Amino acid sequence: MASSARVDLDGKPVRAISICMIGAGGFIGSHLCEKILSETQHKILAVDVYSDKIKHLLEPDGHPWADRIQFHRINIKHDSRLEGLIKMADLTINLAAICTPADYNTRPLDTIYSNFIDALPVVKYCSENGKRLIHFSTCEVYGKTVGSFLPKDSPLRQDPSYYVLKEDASPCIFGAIEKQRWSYACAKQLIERLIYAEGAENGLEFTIVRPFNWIGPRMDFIPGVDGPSEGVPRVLACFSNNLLRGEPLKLVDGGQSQRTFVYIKDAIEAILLMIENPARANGHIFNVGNPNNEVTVKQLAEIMTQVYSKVSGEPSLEVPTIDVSSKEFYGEGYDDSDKRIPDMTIINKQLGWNPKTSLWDLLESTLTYQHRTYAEAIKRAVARPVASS
Ligand SMILES: NC(=O)c1ccc[n+]([C@@H]2O[C@H](COP(=O)([O-])OP(=O)(O)OC[C@H]3O[C@@H](n4cnc5c(N)ncnc54)[C@H](O)[C@@H]3O)[C@@H](O)[C@H]2O)c1
Ligand SMILES: O=c1ccn([C@@H]2O[C@H](COP(=O)(O)OP(=O)(O)O[C@H]3OC[C@@H](O)[C@H](O)[C@H]3O)[C@@H](O)[C@H]2O)c(=O)[nH]1
Repeated sequence: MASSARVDLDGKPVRAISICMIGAGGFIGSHLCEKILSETQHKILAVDVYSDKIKHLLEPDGHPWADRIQFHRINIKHDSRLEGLIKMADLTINLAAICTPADYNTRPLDTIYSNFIDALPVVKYCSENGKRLIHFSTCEVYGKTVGSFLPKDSPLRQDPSYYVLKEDASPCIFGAIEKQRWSYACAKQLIERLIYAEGAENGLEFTIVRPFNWIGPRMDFIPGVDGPSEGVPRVLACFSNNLLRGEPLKLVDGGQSQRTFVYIKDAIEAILLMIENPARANGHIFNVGNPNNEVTVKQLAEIMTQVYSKVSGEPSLEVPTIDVSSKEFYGEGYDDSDKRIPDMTIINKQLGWNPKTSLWDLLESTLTYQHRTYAEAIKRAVARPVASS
């Protein structure tokens, strides 16, 4: 229930504000809108080119929050209405981006434009109009770990100072320019530097968020059902698609890269704390992830296979995974982050936030959702006779 008497971390009442949320129709945006509408009195000016993932929130009647969300179908690349919306709001949250690795090396120009050039006017309008900005960056700005350059058998690889990623200390380590995978990370790094500089030189009130593999319902799309058949979403949706279709999960270059996964609902709690505690969040860059949920991609595939069998009641394949080269899967110019463990000192100190959900539990609720949402549609698609040519 929406509470009218919310207090911040210092016990002061939280005033209801108006938020311009750009990219509100995406995976993170949809969860953030749900949380804000159901638990606070804040208003949302939701900006996106798509609204499918928030259409349940936009129905005119039947919701107590119907007058607190307005959807604006705007492409921020070229729409003069953007500045007006930012001026009307107290806070802007920018989530809009191309953010699927399959695009970074195959559409590097679109990736760089989306993550840097298209974000520039948002920063400028916030700075010029004295508006607060929460900007979504990425854990990919850290690139590869220092430890990955040590010999494979070096004992220093076990030393956390060689791999734990700290906002105010770790370097950003990317591959060569021909490894176009890094187009995204590099564009995100430059927009972070620009926002930081606007803060330092012009007094912009900003918070930068570096998400570490947030996953949950509504992430990306299932190819051939609610996205293009040939599309390659992020790993949760790729593996979900394989499981739903009863195909082996594809391990890129053997699935040896490591990731830490955090449940979307835990991560959204951190963003609400940032929204409602500006004095503690302004001027900071925050890692938002779950250092306790680290696995290799191969282990992720194994756990997802077990969990899916439990929630669907279907037996697992005898050979649940197959190896595929990155060149075959993503094409020329792919490269990878080896390991991503977020240091949690700053977010703990400023906002007292900690993730709660284990990897098994978050996969159980997410794969239950995937099965409920897609299993029938996939069965129908598979049963459909192929059109004769
Ligand atoms: N999900 C994660 O784990 C993760 C990790 C690191 C960083 N991020 C960052 O968080 C943000 C949101 O990610 P997400 O997972 O929700 O992705 P998403 O693709 O689901 O959401 C992005 C939304 O932005 C919209 N958008 C893109 N370009 C636009 C434009 N020109 N005009 C209007 N709308 C536009 C898209 O339509 C989409 O709805 C991105 O900036 C991403 O880089 C996410
Ligand atoms: O089917 C698949 C898909 C992916 N993978 C691997 O799984 C790992 C994770 O892949 P994801 O698609 O989730 O994307 P990554 O973790 O590499 O990057 C993501 O990180 C943070 C955000 O900024 C972006 O959402 C995205 O860039 C990679 O090592 C990838 O090669 C597979 O082995 N098989």
